[in-house]
Amino acid sequence: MTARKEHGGPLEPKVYDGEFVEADQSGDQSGGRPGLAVNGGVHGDGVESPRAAVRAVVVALRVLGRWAVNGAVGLTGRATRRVVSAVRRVWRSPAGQQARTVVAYRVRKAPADLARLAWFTLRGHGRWLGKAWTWFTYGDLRADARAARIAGDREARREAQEAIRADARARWARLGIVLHRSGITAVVVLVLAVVLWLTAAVLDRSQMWPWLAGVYDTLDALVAFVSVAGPWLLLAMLTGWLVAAAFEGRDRTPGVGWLVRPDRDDAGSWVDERMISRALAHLGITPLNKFFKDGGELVYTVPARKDGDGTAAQIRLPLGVTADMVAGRRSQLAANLGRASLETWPTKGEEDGVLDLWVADKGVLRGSAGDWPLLHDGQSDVFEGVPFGLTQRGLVINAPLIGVNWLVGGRPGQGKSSALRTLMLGAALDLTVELWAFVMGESPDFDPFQPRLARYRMGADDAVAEAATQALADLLEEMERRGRVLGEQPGRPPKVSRKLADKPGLGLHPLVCAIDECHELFQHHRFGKKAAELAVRLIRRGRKYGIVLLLATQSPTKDSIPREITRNVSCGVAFSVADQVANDGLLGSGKYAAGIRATELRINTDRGTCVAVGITDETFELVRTFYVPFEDGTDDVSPVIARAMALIEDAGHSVASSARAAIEPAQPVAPDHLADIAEVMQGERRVRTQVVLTRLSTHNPDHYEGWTFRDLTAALADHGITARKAHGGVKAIYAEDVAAALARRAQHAHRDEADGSDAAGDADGDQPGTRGVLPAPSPDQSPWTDQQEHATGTTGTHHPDNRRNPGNSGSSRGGGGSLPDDGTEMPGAADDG
Ligand SMILES: Nc1ncnc2c1ncn2[C@@H]1O[C@H](COP(=O)(O)OP(=O)(O)OP(=O)(O)O)[C@@H](O)[C@H]1O
Repeated sequence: MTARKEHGGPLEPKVYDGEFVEADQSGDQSGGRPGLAVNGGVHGDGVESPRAAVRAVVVALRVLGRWAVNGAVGLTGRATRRVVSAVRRVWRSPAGQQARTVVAYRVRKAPADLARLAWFTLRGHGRWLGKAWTWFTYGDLRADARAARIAGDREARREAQEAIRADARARWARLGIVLHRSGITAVVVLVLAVVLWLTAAVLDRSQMWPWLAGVYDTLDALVAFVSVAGPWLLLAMLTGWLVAAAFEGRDRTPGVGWLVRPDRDDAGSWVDERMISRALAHLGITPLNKFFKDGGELVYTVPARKDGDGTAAQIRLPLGVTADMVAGRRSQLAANLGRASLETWPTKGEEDGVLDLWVADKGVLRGSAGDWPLLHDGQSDVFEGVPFGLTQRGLVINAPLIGVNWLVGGRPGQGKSSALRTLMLGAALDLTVELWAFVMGESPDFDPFQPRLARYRMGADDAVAEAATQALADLLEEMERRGRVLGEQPGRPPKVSRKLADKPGLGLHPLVCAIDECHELFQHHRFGKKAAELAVRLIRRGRKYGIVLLLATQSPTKDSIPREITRNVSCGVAFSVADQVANDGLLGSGKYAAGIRATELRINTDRGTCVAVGITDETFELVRTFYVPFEDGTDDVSPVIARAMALIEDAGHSVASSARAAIEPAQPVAPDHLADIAEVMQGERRVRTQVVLTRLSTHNPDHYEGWTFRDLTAALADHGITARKAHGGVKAIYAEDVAAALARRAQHAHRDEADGSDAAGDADGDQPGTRGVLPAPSPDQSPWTDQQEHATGTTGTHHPDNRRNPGNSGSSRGGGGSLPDDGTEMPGAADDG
């Protein structure tokens, strides 16, 4: 094959037999002859000599090399540009910026990190020493023996001591074997070393057997390797040692996994013991901190487990820590657990040192409770409870009504009246219940109930306060009557039961009286005192007789609600309240300290949610109450009342609703002379009778205006007091006499109550409600079913004389009247009928 020279520039490629090479830049590297390329080094046509062929190959290789270099440089340039632009893009991206920030932060923190690592290393050595000491001294076994001795467990102590002895024997035996083997190994190695040394001293390596020379060569190589790699090996071992020490001395407080990985799907609901321990370790409670610092681990008497819409755990706290202390740091605990305060409930368990913790799933408490279960269908049985709301665990609460009294409170507009209404609606759907309602202000909250109410007064005027006070007096009288009726029943039952309530003629049906804004009543300048006194007596004793008082107030202070009421109500409900005083006023003293706090409820945000005590067996419940609207043109209350009325009519009773609206005007309540005199004494030791008279007429002009000395003397004589002569011969009333009379009267009242209780036998105590039961729309054991069994078709008592129950005037209705059945005329009945 002949190579043909092509025309073209010096770098123009030339094609040789299908291959191409680039021309040499000199144009002619072959001495003026055309450049040659060899195809596979085979001589072709025109190849003059092997030298020329070699030259041609060299030229070809040079050309190829240059071409490759030029190409590579071009490529490298492009690649470099691409890499640089990619790096720039990454550098400027948000991720890059974040990475730079993190790196800068870590660099800034490096000194602190190094110090921390150094501390870990130091502490690691300390822990190793501790472990070694424990191992040498059998510390763990000795601790077991000590614990057994303290516990008085001789068997366990003996076992621990035997274990120490056996362990010591085994350890010495093991040590003997190890020493023995090490000795033998050392002797063998020593003998071998001496023999090798002697041999090397006597013989030249060239004279040795080849295998022996091989041994010496291997040894030499080993020595050379160790002398080179030895320092590095030492360094690696030292580093390993330090890393191990730092690891041993690391911080052992448990970590919050989801804080490290906040993108976990279940971060909202996942709470485990590690997280709880970690959260508790950072509350700033000194004994708890020390406990964790010393490597303590908390004992979970109930491990963290799913409980309704949250997680519950029970923890035995270490020495020096009480549940109250943890409850006091609730907001820190909530923050440490990544929850709102409202979602975190640390409370006292069975003992002060036991913490009951319930943590809601994130955000679940924000939802509403849903529709009231009896909204469209069904009846209720107040002896079983009425649906009130959902617990924090998402279960329906059947709130108790019989055997209890309620005090509902909270800041304005947080859901008190609505909650009261829900309870009353539940009661209204029990056909045997008689309902009374008093609203101490201009609020139409209970207007739709009117057809179902036996007594209803609403307004801010004195007449309503008077009617409410009269109602309380009537209830008290009714209570006495019921006590007598119960006492006459076979077996003298201690309290009203469903069966007794259904018995016609006895008049023992449930009677529920609601007073909204009750502080207005108890603070009323004329009727307040009397109303308070009556309410206290009712609350103390009425529960046995099926008489239930439901009180709602914005202001649960000691000035607005008598102490004895807050002390004696069994069901306390607190919507959002401002402070500890209001909290404990509603829920009972000590509740705030124990972590049961309605102060955590946010005003408006948590409207409709309350903290309740006494409504279930639990220490407290966080309740999202059911809401049956009656506002802004929405009225879901009236249909329920209409249904209740239809049920009553279907049961064969006629209810004259027109009669309900005309509630009888109440009789004026007789003032309490002794209490009024005590009040106008104004804390002075003695007050002249003339001054007392003047003050009395200012205090209650309606009653005392026109009172003379004779009236005053008579009133005093009723209570065994005589005005005494003071200095100057003027007559005065002495504070000590009044106080003694008050004490005498209180004593009598207590004795009467005790007698009354004995007459009726001992009650079984309050009945808490139930949880977790969604009432069936038509309860299996509805009162109606029971009533069918009693064959009369009536619920409660039929009162032939309706004058005795003005609320029922002109009609006979389910539930009957509640006024005395024994011939005593109720004061309020005078104008009726
Ligand atoms: N359980 C609930 N769920 C949702 N909203 C509710 C609930 N209870 C009450 N509300 C809302 O709160 C408003 C105020 O309720 P309510 O009248 O019962 O409060 P209150 O505490 O009685 O107020 P006040 O002290 O002024 O009488 C209602 O009109 C209603 O919109």
